[in-house]
Amino acid sequence: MPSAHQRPFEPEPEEQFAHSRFGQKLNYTPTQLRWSPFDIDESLDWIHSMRLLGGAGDPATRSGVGFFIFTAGQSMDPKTAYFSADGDLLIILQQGVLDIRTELGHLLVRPKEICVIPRGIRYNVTLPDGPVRGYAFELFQGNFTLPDLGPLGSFGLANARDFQIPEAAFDEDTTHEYRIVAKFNDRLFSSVQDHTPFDIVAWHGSYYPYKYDLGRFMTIGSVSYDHPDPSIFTFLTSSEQVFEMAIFPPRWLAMENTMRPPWYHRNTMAEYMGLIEGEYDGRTDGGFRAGGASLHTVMGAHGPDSETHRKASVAELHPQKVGEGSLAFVVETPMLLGLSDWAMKGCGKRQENYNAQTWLGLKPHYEFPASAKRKSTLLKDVVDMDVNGYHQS
Ligand SMILES: O=C(O)Cc1cc(O)ccc1O
Ligand SMILES: [Fe+2]
Repeated sequence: MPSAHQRPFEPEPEEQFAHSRFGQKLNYTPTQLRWSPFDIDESLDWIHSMRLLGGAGDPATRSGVGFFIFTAGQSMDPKTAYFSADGDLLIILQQGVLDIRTELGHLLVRPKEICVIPRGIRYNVTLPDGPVRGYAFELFQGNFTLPDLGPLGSFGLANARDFQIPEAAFDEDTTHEYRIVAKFNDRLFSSVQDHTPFDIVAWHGSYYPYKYDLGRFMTIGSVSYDHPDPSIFTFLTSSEQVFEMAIFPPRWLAMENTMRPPWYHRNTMAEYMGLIEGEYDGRTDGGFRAGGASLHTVMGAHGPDSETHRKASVAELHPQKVGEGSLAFVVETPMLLGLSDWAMKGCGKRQENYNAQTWLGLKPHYEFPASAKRKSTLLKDVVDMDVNGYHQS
């Protein structure tokens, strides 16, 4: 049956999704922020568990992106299907398993897999393995795409061949009554129809949901010296430069004369990080935990916590595998992210002392020799280059 065979949509009671409303007044701060793992609410299903953490833009004008956290404990009613007209949804699963039945077929999303549901595709989510938690990003503008590989050539990073798409699957009994819930301009609506939406017997084209196992990522790195920008780890980007995501999988670091953790930096992009499992090698103070998050906003200064920096400064440099048993990601957007009241307060997970605990322990690292006059470069500890361009300390 065509989807058009349905009754008019009616607004859902507002209180059911007020927490996920993008239209609420958002909060802006240049301060570095971090959240402890978000609590799982076992009473909620997929639709109602989406909490808005923050975002930029507006679905009505198709600009920007919404950042969400989901923590659900209930399968959706089997006679309900959900879709969002607001954007494409990228789901980064952190805990549990999602059995997603889409109009175009089934996707079973397991730990360390991610999934994208395009705008408008109807789906139902069941939880075969208990409660789930994760990060979701709704792109109001453009679509998620693979990055151009530039000098890498024809393959590397996330390879197109490793993305999986569903096969058509359909209900044989088509006469059930179904409730269709729509997210439309930041509000929920529902409609009733007397036939299943899962009645597609075959499909073709290029507009489909897909999933990807992050374990298949081919990680690239420096094999000489220096710490490259993590854009070399880009997993997905977006067609209109609103969103980019990189992952930090287990990898070898073998660069010479190079401190291993990230440099201290400020970024023209906001950096939002999440942790799927283990410990992120760039922040080992114990406060960045699986199921939590951090935000270093546009021009927000950050880098390793003081203890990670201290240890790395005296560590012997030899080829070293980092991130074993760990998977972190960073999402970058050039937009100024506004944060929901839930993110700032309601979730109860914001670490109020993040900044102090992480960086106020840093000490000046170089001593200015009394003999060195201000006019000259530091004579001690200076990094110089010889004629062949190799770094020497
Ligand atoms: O801030 C972060 O931890 C992410 C990050 C990692 C890295 O190796 C270099 C830059 C960067 O922003
Ligand atoms: Fe960073």
